[in-house]
Amino acid sequence: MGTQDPPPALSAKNESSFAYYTINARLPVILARIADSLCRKKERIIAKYGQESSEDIKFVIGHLSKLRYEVQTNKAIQPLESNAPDVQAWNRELATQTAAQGGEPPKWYSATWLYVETYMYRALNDYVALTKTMKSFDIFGEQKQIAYTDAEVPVSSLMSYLDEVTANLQKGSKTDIDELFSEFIQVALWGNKCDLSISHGAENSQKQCLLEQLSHLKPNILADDTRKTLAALRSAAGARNHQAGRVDIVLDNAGFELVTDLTFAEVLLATGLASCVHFHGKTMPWFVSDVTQDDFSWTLDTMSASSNTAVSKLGAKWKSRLQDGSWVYKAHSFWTLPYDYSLMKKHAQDLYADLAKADLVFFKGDLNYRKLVGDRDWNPTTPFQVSLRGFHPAPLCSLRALKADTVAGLRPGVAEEVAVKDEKWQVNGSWTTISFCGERVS
Ligand SMILES: O=P(O)(O)OC[C@@]1(O)O[C@H](CO)[C@@H](O)[C@@H]1O
Ligand SMILES: [Mn+2]
Repeated sequence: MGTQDPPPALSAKNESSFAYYTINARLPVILARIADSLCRKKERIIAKYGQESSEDIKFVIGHLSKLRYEVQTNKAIQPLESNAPDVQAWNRELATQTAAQGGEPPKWYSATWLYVETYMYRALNDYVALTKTMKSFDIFGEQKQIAYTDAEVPVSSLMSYLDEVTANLQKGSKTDIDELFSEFIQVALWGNKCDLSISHGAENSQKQCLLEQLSHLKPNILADDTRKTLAALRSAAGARNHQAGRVDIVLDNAGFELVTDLTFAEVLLATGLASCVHFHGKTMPWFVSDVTQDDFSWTLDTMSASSNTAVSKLGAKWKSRLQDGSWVYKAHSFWTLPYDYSLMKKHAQDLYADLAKADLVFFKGDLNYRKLVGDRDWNPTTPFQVSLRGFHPAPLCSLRALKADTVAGLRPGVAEEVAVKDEKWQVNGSWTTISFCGERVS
C-alpha cells in the first residue's frame, strides 16, 4: 500500500471482523426470519394479493432458502433476473468484478462486505419483483410499522416538546438557536441507535423517552462537529445576505428514527436555519428498516390520525409542508446500488448535482457512514475529510451510531479509551459520531 492509497475495504476474509460475523451469523438469520414471516403472513398475503399469491409465496421462500444456502457455503454471487431498471447496473458490476479476478466471480466470504451485503438486500427485492402478484409487497413493511407504534410514547413526548419549542420561537422569546440546534441534532443522532437489522430483524424500538436520556448519552458521542456544522449553515446563509437555503437529509431508518429526523428538519425550518428540507429515501425495501416512500407517507398519515394532539398537529403540519414545498421527499436508485459515495459522481451524476444545490447534506446512520468512508479499515484518527476520498457535493455532516467496524475522524487516544470501557464499542450502537466535512479533500 502506497502512502496515498486508502486502506483495504472490509470483508469476511478476516474471521475476527464484524463482516465475518454478519455473513456467518446475521445474514442467514435475517433470511430465515423473512421466510418464517412469509409463512406466518400467508393468509393475510393471500387476502390482499389473491389466491395466486400462494404460489408466489412458495417461490420467494424457495429463493430465500437457496440464497441462504449460497451464503452459508460461500458460493459465487449470481446475476439478478428481474427486468427492474437497476438490474443491468448490478449485473454489470458483477461482470466487472468477475473480470477483475480473471474470470472468478465474487463470493460471499471473499468479496467486499459492502458489495455482498447490499447484494443480499437487492436479491430479496428481485425475488419479489419476479412474482406474479406480489410485486408491491414490502417484506419488512409490518416490522417497520411496529417500530413506529412501539415508540408511540417517546414519539408523543418528543412531539409535545417540539410543539412547545416552536410555539415559543413564534412568540419571539429569546430561545438560543445554538442550543436548540445542538439538542435536536442529538435527537436525530440517537434516533439511529434503534434500527432493526442490527437485532437480526427482531424488535428493537425506542421505548424510553430520548429527551430525558440526552445528557446521560453525551459522553458517548466520540466525535462532535456540531459547532462546525452550525457554522457552515450560517456561513452559507451569510453569503446570500442572510437568506437561509436548502438542507438535505439522506434518511436511514423508519419508525422512531424517522420521527427524530423529521423533528430535526422542523427545528431547522422553525429556527430559520433552513428554508426547505429535501429528504432522500430508498426506492425499495432496504437493510430491513430503511425508509421508502410508503413508509414516509404511512408515518405522516398515522401521525395525523393520532389521538394525541401534539402528534396529530405535527403530522398534519408535515403533510402540509410536502404540499407547500418546504419539504420534498425524493428517492434515487443510486442509494440502493452497491457503490460507495466516492463513486456517486461517476454512477449518478444527476444525484451528485442535486445534492450540490444544498447548503448542507446530513447523512443518517451506519450504512450511509460506511458508504461515505468506503467501508474501509481506516486508522480511527484519519481525518473524516480524508476518508471521504473526494466525495464532496456540498458541506456534509454524518450522524451515526457505530454498528460496523469502520471509523475515522477520532481524536488520538479516543478509540483506545473507549475500547477499554466497551469491547464491542464499534458495533453495538451505543457510541456515536457527528462528523462534518466543509471542504473537498482528495
Ligand atoms: O444504517 P443503519 O440502519 O444505521 O445500520 C445498518 C446496519 O444494521 O446494517 C449493517 C450490518 O448488517 C451495519 O452497517 C449496520 O449495523
Ligand atoms: Mn438502515
